[in-house]
Amino acid sequence: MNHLFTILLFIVPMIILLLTITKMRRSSSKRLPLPPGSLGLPLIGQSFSFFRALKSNTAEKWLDQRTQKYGPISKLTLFGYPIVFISGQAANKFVFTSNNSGIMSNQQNKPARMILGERIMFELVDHDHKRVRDALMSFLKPESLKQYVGKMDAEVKEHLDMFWEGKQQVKVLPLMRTLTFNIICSLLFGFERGPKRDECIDLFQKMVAGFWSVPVNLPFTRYNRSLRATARVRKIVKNIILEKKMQLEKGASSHQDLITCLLSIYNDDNKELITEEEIEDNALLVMGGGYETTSALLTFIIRLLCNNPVVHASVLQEQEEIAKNKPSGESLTWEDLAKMKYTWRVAMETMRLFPPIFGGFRKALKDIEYEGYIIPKGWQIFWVAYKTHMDDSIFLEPSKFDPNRFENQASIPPYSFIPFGGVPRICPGMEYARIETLITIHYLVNRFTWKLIGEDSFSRTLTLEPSNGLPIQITPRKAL
Ligand code: HEM
Repeated sequence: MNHLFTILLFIVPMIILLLTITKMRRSSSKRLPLPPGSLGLPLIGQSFSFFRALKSNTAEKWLDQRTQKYGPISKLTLFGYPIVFISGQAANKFVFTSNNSGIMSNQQNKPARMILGERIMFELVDHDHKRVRDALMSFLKPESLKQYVGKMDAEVKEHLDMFWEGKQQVKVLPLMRTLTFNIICSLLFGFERGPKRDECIDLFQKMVAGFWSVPVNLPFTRYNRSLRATARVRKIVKNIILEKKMQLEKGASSHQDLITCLLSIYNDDNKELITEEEIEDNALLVMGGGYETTSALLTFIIRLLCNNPVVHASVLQEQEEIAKNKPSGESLTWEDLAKMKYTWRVAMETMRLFPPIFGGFRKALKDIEYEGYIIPKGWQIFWVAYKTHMDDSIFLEPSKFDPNRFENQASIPPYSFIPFGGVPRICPGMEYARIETLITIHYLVNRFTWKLIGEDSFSRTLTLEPSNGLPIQITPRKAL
């Protein structure tokens, strides 16, 4: 009895103390204000004005004006959601690492979710996210991608023979989109050239156009067109999965492409690690993720090489040296790619100045306290890449195109160079994008010289779009 009395004497006051502290914490977070700024009209808010800024390539200026007016954290409404805009190195770290602590999710807007499905990696959290990501990485990790360098090399050479050779003028962006789409089809889906693949590119472009559309499903809306195209793309992907499954059952290798690789991964209980529905949704995500981003990067490298003859000369020197030491017609190898250090610095500097993805959104899963403000549960958090990319305390003379600043990458503080996002959701296609970019630039600079013709402006939609697709005049150098 005495014993019980002693326990109660200690435990009851402890419980009361803990409850009081929790209540104080809750009420103090309730007292925290919302970030400054106006939410504008319900649902619409500042969407039109921001969209106009993206289209006219003044989104950075638009956001800088907000920061000058309200400070480094402010609230607004974009695309139907209340949003908190935060930026800077600490904000990037907060956004990227919060995914792991269960306070933010990567949930996409309604159109993207309806098009890509509920089982894409963006939507998944914790264990499920890791499971699907690990499965995808088993194909996208460098040790695995190594064996596909020859296949990518063949696609690039075939593309240049078909669409560049014998031409005097080309439009870069549409061609780079065709190239990146064909490489995705071949490497990731084992979907070889032919009329079925050509039909797919048109459907796919309609599907992607719906990602940032207004979700009004009426005939002739962009969203409706996208949903209809998605249904047909899904049918094609389903058939590919079925075909690959049958091939595997007949003993085919599991190293043919991403789909066969995903179908062949089993967990410790000998069950498939990732379901067929998950493969289907994530195949669409990878198609979307790997298409506009890499084609925008390649287009902007071509544009910047035009405007910077000294950098172009250094890239050419590096690539000529590699070509010189190879028998004519032989494919590039993994070892050749390792020698393309300067060319990759050019790509990184291009992404610093022109990140293919402007930024992204996270969703608050609970009320979040940040820098003295409250970000309410359900609101979106908006991060952007340009803010640290153009910070002169991190990158000296930030407007200058200077690939050499990436010579010593260790000097760049973490969470400040973020074209691929940040850990743990950092882009899993990084290495794939690196290989594709290096191979393409190798053949382009060795086979052609080019100069810009027409207007040199661009706008932003989902990624970057030079006006009129970036028309250039090309002259052949020599056949490799
Ligand atoms: C220059 C090319 C590319 C750029 C700039 C880029 C950029 C990005 C960015 C900014 C994110 C969001 C990261 C975050 O929210 O923290 C992302 C995610 C993702 N990217 Fe890429 N990407 C590129 C190429 C690719 C390629 C080639 C693929 C596939 C082969 C790919 C597949 C994905 C996937 C699946 C995700 C979702 C990751 C997750 O939620 O865990 N990307 N990418």
